[in-house]
Amino acid sequence: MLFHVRMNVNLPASMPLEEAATLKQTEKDLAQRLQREGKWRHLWRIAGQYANVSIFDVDSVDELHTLLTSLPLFPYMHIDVMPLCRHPSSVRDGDF
Ligand SMILES: O=C(O)C[C@H]1C=CC(=O)O1
Repeated sequence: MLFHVRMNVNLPASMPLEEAATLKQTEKDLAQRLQREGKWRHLWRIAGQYANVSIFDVDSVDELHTLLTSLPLFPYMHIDVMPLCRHPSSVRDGDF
């Protein structure tokens, strides 16, 4: 199942820089592991924003929820999820 996910990150200004740096590194390590595993298929920065657009390929809504809520930055993100299905006019075979 494919999901379009938008994540807007909003770290509190009061967060110590070192704590923020550790959180970002832990997030990066997990994000890269999930990409290598094929779960996090696309990760794009939205230009000019501390936000991303991602495509997740997971087995269920529950798996997506578990994955998103396990992200170290989850407490500081606003997340919007859109489930995707195949467009009848698409020329792709579903593997993108
Ligand atoms: O930077 C972000 O967009 C938030 C988050 C998503 C991947 C990652 O490494 O951090």
